[in-house]
Amino acid sequence: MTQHDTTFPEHFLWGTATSAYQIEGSPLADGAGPSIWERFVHTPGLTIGGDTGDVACDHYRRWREDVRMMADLGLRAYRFSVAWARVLPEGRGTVNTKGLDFYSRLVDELLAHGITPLTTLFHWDLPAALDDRGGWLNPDIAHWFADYADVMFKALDGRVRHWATLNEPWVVTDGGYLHGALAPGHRSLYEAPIATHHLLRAHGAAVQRYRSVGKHQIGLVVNLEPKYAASDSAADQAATRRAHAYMNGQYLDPVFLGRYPEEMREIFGAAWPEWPAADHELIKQKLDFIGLNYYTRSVTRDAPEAWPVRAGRVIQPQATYTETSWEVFPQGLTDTLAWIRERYANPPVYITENGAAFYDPPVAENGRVADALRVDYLRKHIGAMHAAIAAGSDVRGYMAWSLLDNFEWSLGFAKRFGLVHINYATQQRTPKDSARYYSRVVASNGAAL
Ligand SMILES: N#[N+]C[C@@H]1[C@@H](O)[C@H](O)[C@@H](O)[C@@H]2O[C@H]12
Repeated sequence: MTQHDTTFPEHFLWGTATSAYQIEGSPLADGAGPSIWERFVHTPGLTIGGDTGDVACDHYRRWREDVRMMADLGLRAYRFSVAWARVLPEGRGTVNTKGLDFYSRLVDELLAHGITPLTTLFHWDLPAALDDRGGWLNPDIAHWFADYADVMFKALDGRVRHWATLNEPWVVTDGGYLHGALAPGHRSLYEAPIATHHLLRAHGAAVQRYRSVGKHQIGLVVNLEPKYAASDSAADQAATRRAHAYMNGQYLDPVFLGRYPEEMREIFGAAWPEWPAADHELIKQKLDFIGLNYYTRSVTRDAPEAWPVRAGRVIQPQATYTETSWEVFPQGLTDTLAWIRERYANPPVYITENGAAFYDPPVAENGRVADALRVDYLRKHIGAMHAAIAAGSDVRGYMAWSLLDNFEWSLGFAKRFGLVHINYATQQRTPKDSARYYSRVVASNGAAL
């Protein structure tokens, strides 16, 4: 790979990503059980504008149209998640065959169009029936999750050859159990470490199960955000170490190194439990890849008021920011891939999410959506990924977030991340300029960057 060559390795997997609750709609159709997000969004005041995933992008009914659109765009891969409660309405026990059939048909349609499926087993929509039994706070969830994973492995493995256990366990814990902004909306210093640990035990149990029934690849999807100290002061340096441990090392160190970062006890104090060695053995299952979701970085300062990590983000006046107030910082992707390469012995990585919400212009009369900021974001981040590959990172694919504008959790439909515009009143899909640009990048395997 020469210095100015921007083509990517042969068979590099170019695609897009979505998640079940954010695009499917029909959350209770065909025998599906409710998830914690079904409950959360129907609790007044918890999502902007009272938005819900009741309809979302209506993908549960328009999935054939959406697969055809992916094929028309020349996409080669598609990362989607399975709604656990569609397949197991009670989270465990009796399988809902209609729910399982939806995903089986989706995979067959993808394969028929030459699109490789990458399947995430848990993307935040925990079955409500399991939350009623403690959810991620109940240690039994490790085998509940492994049993659910077993159902999916036996049904789809072979057609699906890239599995991910969890999506962004940090967000599940930080949003759902510490700060409460996401389902199930808890606010507890004591619950957060327990949820983290049980998420990782469940991940390990599912990977262990896969090794006995599966024949292909399985990994974990994490959101990593590089932390850069705002100054050389001891206080800012210490805050940056805490923030890095809390958001980045807290999930990958247990999986690859068999231990949590030492900063965790400093952050949580007496709320940080000691876990048995057997748990660490369960968590530390060998993975086939890391799924990396990269969005932004944080320039970090000491912030005693920012409980419990005591680290704050310093706004960069000259930078571009997205609609979710994230700094556009492509170099952070290169740096994060280098950190993975060096700390965890260069494991295979798929970029499982990368993208941005910008204020998009409306669909013009000629059918265009001129989302120039998103085109620029993609170009710079794909270039940053290429720089990491040139430096030796084993990156094997890139999934742009997201295929469609979709339900952005507690932010509702206010933030648009899609390469394809959704008119929520009519469900009309309109590929944006960024979709056309990405098509050219995919067709040229990166040469048209
Ligand atoms: N916010 N934001 C966009 C995107 C979210 O929509 C995904 O569901 C998550 O996996 C990850 O947080 C990233």
